Amino acid sequence: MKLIELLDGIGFYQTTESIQDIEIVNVEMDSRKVKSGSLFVCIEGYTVDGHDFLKQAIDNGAAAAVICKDVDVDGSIPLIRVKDTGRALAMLAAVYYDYPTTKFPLIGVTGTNGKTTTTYLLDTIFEKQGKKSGIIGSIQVKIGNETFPVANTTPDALELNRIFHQMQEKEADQVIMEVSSHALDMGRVFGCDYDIGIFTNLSQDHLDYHKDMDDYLRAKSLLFSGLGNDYHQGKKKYAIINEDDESSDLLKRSTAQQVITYSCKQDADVMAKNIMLSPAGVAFNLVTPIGTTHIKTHLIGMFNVYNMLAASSAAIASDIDLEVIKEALEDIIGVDGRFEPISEGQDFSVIVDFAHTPDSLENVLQTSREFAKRKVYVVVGCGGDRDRTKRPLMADVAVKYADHALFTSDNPRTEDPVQILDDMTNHLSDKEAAFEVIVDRTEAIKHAVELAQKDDIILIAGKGHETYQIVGKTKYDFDDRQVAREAIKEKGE
Ligand SMILES: CC(=O)N[C@H]1[C@@H](OP(=O)(O)OP(=O)(O)OC[C@H]2O[C@@H](n3ccc(=O)[nH]c3=O)[C@H](O)[C@@H]2O)O[C@H](CO)[C@@H](O)[C@@H]1O[C@H](C)C(=O)N[C@@H](C)C(=O)N[C@H](CCC(=O)O)C(=O)O
Ligand SMILES: Nc1ncnc2c1ncn2[C@@H]1O[C@H](COP(=O)(O)OP(=O)(O)OP(=O)(O)O)[C@@H](O)[C@H]1O
Ligand SMILES: N[C@H](CCC[C@H](N)C(=O)O)C(=O)O
Ligand SMILES: [Mg+2]
Repeated sequence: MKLIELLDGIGFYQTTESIQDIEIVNVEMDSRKVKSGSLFVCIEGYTVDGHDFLKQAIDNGAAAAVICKDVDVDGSIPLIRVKDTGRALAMLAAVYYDYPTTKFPLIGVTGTNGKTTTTYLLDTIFEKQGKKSGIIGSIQVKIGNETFPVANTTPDALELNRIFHQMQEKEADQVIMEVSSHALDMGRVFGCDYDIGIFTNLSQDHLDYHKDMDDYLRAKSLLFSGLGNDYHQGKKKYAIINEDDESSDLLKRSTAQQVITYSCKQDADVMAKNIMLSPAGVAFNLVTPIGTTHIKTHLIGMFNVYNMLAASSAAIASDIDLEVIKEALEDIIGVDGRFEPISEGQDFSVIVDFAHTPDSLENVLQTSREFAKRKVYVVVGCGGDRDRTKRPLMADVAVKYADHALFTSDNPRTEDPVQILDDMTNHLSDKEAAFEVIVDRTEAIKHAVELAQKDDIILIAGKGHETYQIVGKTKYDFDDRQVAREAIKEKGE
């Protein structure tokens, strides 16, 4: 491909050399992957700066490079200067793969909690309709029944466009993806042509990255302000917004497209009425512009009613009948690692869940509390190299709702696990809170299982589907579900 054609996607750029005849074989953001004829894009990262690897990229054969600041290398290849290499990369990747997101309906889900769950609910609804979805998110990349591992909830622009291209080749009928606030802010999804944007909710998380909650919300709003206007091509675009969330007003105002609201509490386009919560699942009347139907599901908790409303709204906007939506939602047993029961025939309940924010922990603990016949135990920690300010808040929620909290490690990464636990619990020490600190997660889970008696509930929160524990920079095998099963079996022996 000609460099000049690729650069067409960027719009405004500066270069001092003639680039008319340069051929590009691929686009790379990592100097180590550059080969003869690559276009190298220098990205300022959090650990290192891609501009510092320009020399290596040139040595490896780069035909040209995209930069956003002065570099000190001899000008042996053309340098293309842009304002923001992150966003330029996203456009270059889109052009390289021939604008994949214009070739299938694209649904983006953003919000603090419920993104993964909503994408899987939608996947099931589309499957019932006989359609094959591509899914991109925290658990994996999935195309029909094929799955691939991922490093980020929303991959970098290069990887993302490669995945889109693969989904197109494998004939996915639509793509449903989680859009993290990091991705929106860093421009990983810049240029993606979303047909539907879904907002689940906003509560505290990621304040290590975002300056404050307003900045976090501003990042989320980019999904809705970025919904392009393709009416001339007969394409309809929708912003699907949780009316019951405090941020809904701002998000509704940030889009020029049609808004569909959903709510459990007030008038909205899509509503849940007569909600019945039980340990076997929630039931409600789904009230929509295309009719009303009763839905009796296996999913637990009020928060899942919201996820089902979000998914149903997007399904209706995608012209799916209510009957299909009902059948799909009633079929779903659960989502991997989300309120997942672990049963080895014991007389107490063990639930593994991915709650890793104060709000999600409160939701699942409140739900466990409502159904508990006896005591509720929680095993929980906070991730290292992540928002430190959520640590005491999560501990507060744990001791408020559980009879006994066991604070432990959850991916300490490069931080000292003991320091993370201190951050969680220092303020609790003087209060009369029932908690223990057990740094080793296996030991903490085992201890909870030993303590539990008939009809108690143990909630193991924070890691859900994860099959690892990251200590330092090493990823060790670790699965809460497996550890819990072994502990239950040991107790029974
Ligand atoms: C803070 C952050 O988001 N970091 C992301 C970022 O890493 P980084 O900034 O450390 O990159 P870097 O290693 O400094 O490299 C900078 C540039 O130099 C290049 N380089 C580097 C070395 C070299 O020898 N040559 C070279 O060219 C790199 O290829 C890169 O282009 O770019 C990487 C590649 O795209 C990401 O994987 C990485 O995500 C890390 C792993 C991460 O943990 N991110 C979290 C915070 C995140 O993004 N989370 C959200 C979801 C949150 C949620 O759902 O709640 C997500 O979407 O995953
Ligand atoms: N709508 C919701 N509101 C609040 N909490 C929720 C909601 N849905 C799920 N949860 C809780 O949040 C946890 C994470 O849910 P899910 O994985 O669907 O969210 P996510 O937004 O994809 O998270 P992440 O930011 O890690 O990708 C669940 O295990 C559950 O405890
Ligand atoms: N997407 C979230 C997942 C957090 C999961 C939790 N187990 C942790 O490691 O903090 C993040 O990267 O912040
Ligand atoms: Mg997720």
